[in-house]
Amino acid sequence: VVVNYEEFDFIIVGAGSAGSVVADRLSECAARRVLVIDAGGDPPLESMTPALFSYLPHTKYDWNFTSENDNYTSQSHSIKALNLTSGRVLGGGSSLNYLMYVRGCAGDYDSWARAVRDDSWSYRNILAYFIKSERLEDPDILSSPDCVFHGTDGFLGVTRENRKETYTYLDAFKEAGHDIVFDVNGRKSIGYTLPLLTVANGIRQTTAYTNLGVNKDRENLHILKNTLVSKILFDENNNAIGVTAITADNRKLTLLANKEVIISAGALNTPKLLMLSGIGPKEHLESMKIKVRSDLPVGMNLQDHVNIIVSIKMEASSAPPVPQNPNQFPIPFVVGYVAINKSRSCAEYQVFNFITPNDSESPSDLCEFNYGYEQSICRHILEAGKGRNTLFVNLNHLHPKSRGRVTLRSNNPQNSPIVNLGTLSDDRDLDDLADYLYDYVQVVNTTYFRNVNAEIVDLNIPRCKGLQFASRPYWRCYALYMTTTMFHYAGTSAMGSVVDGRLRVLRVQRLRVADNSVMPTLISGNTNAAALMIGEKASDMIKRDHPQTGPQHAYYAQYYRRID
Ligand SMILES: Cc1cc2nc3c(=O)[nH]c(=O)nc-3n(C[C@H](O)[C@H](O)[C@H](O)COP(=O)(O)OP(=O)(O)OC[C@H]3O[C@@H](n4cnc5c(N)ncnc54)[C@H](O)[C@@H]3O)c2cc1C
Repeated sequence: VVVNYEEFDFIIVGAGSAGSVVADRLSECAARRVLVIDAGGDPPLESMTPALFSYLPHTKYDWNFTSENDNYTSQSHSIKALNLTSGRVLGGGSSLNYLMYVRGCAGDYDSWARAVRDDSWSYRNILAYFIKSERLEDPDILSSPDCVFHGTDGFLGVTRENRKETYTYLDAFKEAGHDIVFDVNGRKSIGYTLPLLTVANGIRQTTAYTNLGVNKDRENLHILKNTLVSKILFDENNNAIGVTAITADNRKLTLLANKEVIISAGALNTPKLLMLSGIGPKEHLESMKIKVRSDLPVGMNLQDHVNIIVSIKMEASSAPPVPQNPNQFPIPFVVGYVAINKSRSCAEYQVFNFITPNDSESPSDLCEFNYGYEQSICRHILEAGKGRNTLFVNLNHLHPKSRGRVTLRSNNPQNSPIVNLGTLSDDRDLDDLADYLYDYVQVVNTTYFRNVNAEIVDLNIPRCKGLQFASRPYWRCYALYMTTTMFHYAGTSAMGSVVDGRLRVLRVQRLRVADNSVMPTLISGNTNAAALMIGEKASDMIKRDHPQTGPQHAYYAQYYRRID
């Protein structure tokens, strides 16, 4: 039980992907008193069961934020904006994400290192952190030369499903001119591949379990659930000394940190909390009547992988439905990482190819329930699967140039932030998407696709009528209408502009950010593994900066009692 004015060495705000790792690593030593606070509670059984991931959005485990309607992109969605699902639950994103395990490309991290002039972020130097958290259980990779890129002792079980339905597709992508890569987390990160998943023993590897649950008997690790942190507290010298929080039964708590406060609330909530605490753009904070403590571009530089869905009709089939194994990913799939510009070492687009059996409702669940596309669009996809297998395709622009912004709606911590994604605000992103879609669908000209009379599903988008179907101008029109999210928000408290290379917030002390908001730019893949790596690296830096864990100081408690 945590009591009002209780003191800890470290307070971590957010027990998500990164925050749980920080809480775990800092509490390894019994002399450090660690408190981690999350607005959510324990993940439900559906979260632990891999096949049920699509049922978690829009529940109490989701913050249920939405983006602003820009009257330009995503107009195919019923709310004319996007559902920005993110975990309000222990484990955060790792409790409800789509389970892909991918690290991105070495060049992604090398560019971070250049941005912050700190070589400790180069891939060569952060690889050890990916390896540290991983427990790879794939016998093929472990018996290959690529095993040197993987860990076997970490908390995060990683497996690969090797389903026979995928082979024909890998052959087709090879015929279309793509490399087939054995392990995209190994030597080469471009090509089509069988994905690795954060599933082990048939169970999702959420950090709620892998880092908090398994350590619940540590007496120095305190986990405060269902409690919203509303503000970071500072003393008169701009040292972060604790937080205020609101419990589920609406009690206000003041909790004190003798050494540091670490914010791991995710790329949408971290900027909100920093701004509520006076750290952010001066003009915006003043307009919200918040006293400015540090004028920094918090909330700016918001990035997300732009996702476009496509459906392709494949083999005619009237096979009866096969019962689903709840401990597996619901559909077999292959993933492509493609650079059209062959001189690039990092992929430009990523594409998930979900091999969907005839008459399956899975794509329509994702289409309507998760992404929020209009019913009419999802109906086309459902109809396409009547009597035919389909490929349900999710194509992501990995390095959009557009930037969005998170701002405060008000100075009330209970209010959601305003999220302007800025999707396609840089025109080059739309041109790129048209190129990527055009490039991807060339696979329909391969022998296998031709043999099964593969057909790209026409979604009958009124505004694209008159354009030659599947031409480049058609894909440009299609992409603009169909833009959705891959839920990979990042960059809103970026290294180099809001935090330094050691993740310390600029111009204040004892305050760090450790989550995906510190990414200066997005990586070439899904972002959970990178969040865990950031958590690992942050923990090491914090330990190094606080070599001694001395006696508790009553100073800050007294200080706050005096002014309360
Ligand atoms: C639907 C979906 C599918 C995805 N699929 C994949 C995938 O397949 N593979 C992959 O690699 N990545 C995927 N991602 C992305 C990945 O899960 C996230 O990038 C990652 O979890 C982000 O980690 P984080 O630590 O930055 O934030 P989070 O994991 O979001 O953690 C933030 C935590 O802080 C808590 N919090 C926020 N504000 C407060 C506050 N004021 N007080 C107290 N607590 C607070 C939240 O409740 C949450 O637990 C997906 C994400 C989503 C949403």
